Amino acid sequence: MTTQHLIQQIHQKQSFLCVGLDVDLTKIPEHLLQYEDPIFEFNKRIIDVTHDLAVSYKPNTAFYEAYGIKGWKSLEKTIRYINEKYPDIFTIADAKRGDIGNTSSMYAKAFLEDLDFDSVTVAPYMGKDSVEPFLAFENKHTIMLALTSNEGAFDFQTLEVNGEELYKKVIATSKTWKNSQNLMYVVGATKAEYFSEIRKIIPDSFLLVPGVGAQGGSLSEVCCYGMNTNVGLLINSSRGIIYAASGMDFAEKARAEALKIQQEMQRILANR
Ligand SMILES: O=c1ccn([C@@H]2O[C@H](COP(=O)(O)O)[C@@H](O)[C@H]2O)c(=O)[nH]1
Repeated sequence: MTTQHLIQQIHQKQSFLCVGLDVDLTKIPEHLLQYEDPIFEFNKRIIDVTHDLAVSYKPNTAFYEAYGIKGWKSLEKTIRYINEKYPDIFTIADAKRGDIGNTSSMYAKAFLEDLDFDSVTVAPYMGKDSVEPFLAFENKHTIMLALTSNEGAFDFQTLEVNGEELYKKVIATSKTWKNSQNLMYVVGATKAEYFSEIRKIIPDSFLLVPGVGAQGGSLSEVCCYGMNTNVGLLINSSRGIIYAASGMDFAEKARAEALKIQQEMQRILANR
């Protein structure tokens, strides 16, 4: 999917919500466990009730890999379902990959070609040759960890290196890489006060913003400091939406949570 198409979807739906599909079998409603593939059944229902409120879905691959080959099949079925039934939705494989060049090429092929996600998250620690193989895919996007939502972000990412914070150096350097126009960046909602500085380096890029909902980040603060003329934000909430309830009404409750966020987004878009 092109960035233009994503922007058009945001305006059409008045939403820049990304629903995180982080499925944990110990948390999904009990009645779904009788199905052959409870993870897919759960995802299908969540997707069907939120697709008009969200522009993106983000399965975190850890939640599928944890269940071995069955989990991988659930991931495959989920992405095929979204691509076939809701082709206008921007899909993110939250896999946080990155390795020496030839290995990164295989990761990129797995997520962007075989599974056909629109984007994949990568960790930049191994540098240029570990990220560039992902950037080679046309109309696909590589979402690089910039400043993460967790407490551990302060261990390395904000350290000063030659008078500059490391995360800033990483973002600025990434702009010099081949096909850097295919980059987006992860910035945690819990770090709202950093968005203005980040926007000075990458004013036009899309930012994937996890950390609202269960992690306590503020949607309005993120928008205040991080929104650009094209909106430029995908705000993710996983547990806050998909585990809003655990009974027979789980899908209805998940929709209600997604609707609350979408309505706040609509207000923000109207007032900017
Ligand atoms: O900095 C980061 C990068 C990725 N994540 C991922 O996003 C979701 C957040 O889930 P919630 O349930 O809404 O907290 C999850 O998949 C994380 O692994 C992040 O939280 N922070």
